[in-house]
Amino acid sequence: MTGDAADALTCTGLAYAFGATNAVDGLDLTVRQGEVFGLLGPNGAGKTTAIRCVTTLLPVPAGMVRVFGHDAARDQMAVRRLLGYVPQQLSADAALTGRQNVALFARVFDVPRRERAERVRQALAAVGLADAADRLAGTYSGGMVRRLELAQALVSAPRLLILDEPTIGLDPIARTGVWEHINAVRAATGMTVLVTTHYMDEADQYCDRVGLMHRGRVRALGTPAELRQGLRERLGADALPTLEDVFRAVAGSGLDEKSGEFRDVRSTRRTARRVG
Ligand SMILES: Nc1ncnc2c1ncn2[C@@H]1O[C@H](COP(=O)(O)OP(=O)(O)OP(=O)(O)O)[C@@H](O)[C@H]1O
Repeated sequence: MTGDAADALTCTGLAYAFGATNAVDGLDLTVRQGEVFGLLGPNGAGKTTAIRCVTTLLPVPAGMVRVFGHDAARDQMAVRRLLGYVPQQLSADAALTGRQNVALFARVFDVPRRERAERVRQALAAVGLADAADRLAGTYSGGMVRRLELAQALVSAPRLLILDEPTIGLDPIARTGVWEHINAVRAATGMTVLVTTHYMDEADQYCDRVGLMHRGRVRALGTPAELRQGLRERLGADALPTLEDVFRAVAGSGLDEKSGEFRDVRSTRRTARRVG
């Protein structure tokens, strides 16, 4: 094992292309142990592709990815054992109860048989689904489905939890609920959380540090306050820039209308469709 195992994740010069499209184009990124890190960017910035390389669902054709020091290209199984992953696509089965859904993940992730029932119970309780555990997931609201998926990822006690757009398509109250549970779990376990989002306001409120990703690369990195302050110093003391202003300043004219839409209407789809 090489690399800095003190960091949860290090990407160095990561690149991934779909044909002529350089989806990830020299990504440098470090996520420290125990932090909630937000990878921000508009549609098409390359967030999901980068996450898929980190989770070993895609290969690492160029550059380096290390998870707690393990090389994702060479030691896939070690990396997978350390990760919990909630993809954008629905992973809950509408025809099973919440408890059955989480139990399925406990089996797949080899949670010892004797511990399974208790670990499933704990995971459901951690996301506020104890009372709804024995209802069919098909009867859950969008926010409950998202929290169920969080429980599925938590049952294997990952050291790095990766969430791809965890609040997309949810109403503001459900979004707050998801974030509160993410933070409660982080506080209780000390696990590291990497989250992608294009809701800049959420990242500002809930992430310790953020990386602003545009056209395959992180263009600015820091705490939300540092990034806002940096732009404020450029604009003048009277300015009160938001994280979205910072992003626009960083992306500049490269942020065209097609790729610059932060709020993705089409994405309201998935939660409703998957378990509807
Ligand atoms: N399977 C694929 N085949 C071809 N091109 C792809 C594929 N997946 C992604 N791309 C392209 O790669 C680029 C990065 O896409 P990616 O999904 O990683 O971005 P993103 O930041 O996650 O955006 P979104 O929030 O819309 O998912 C985009 O130009 C996209 O069209």
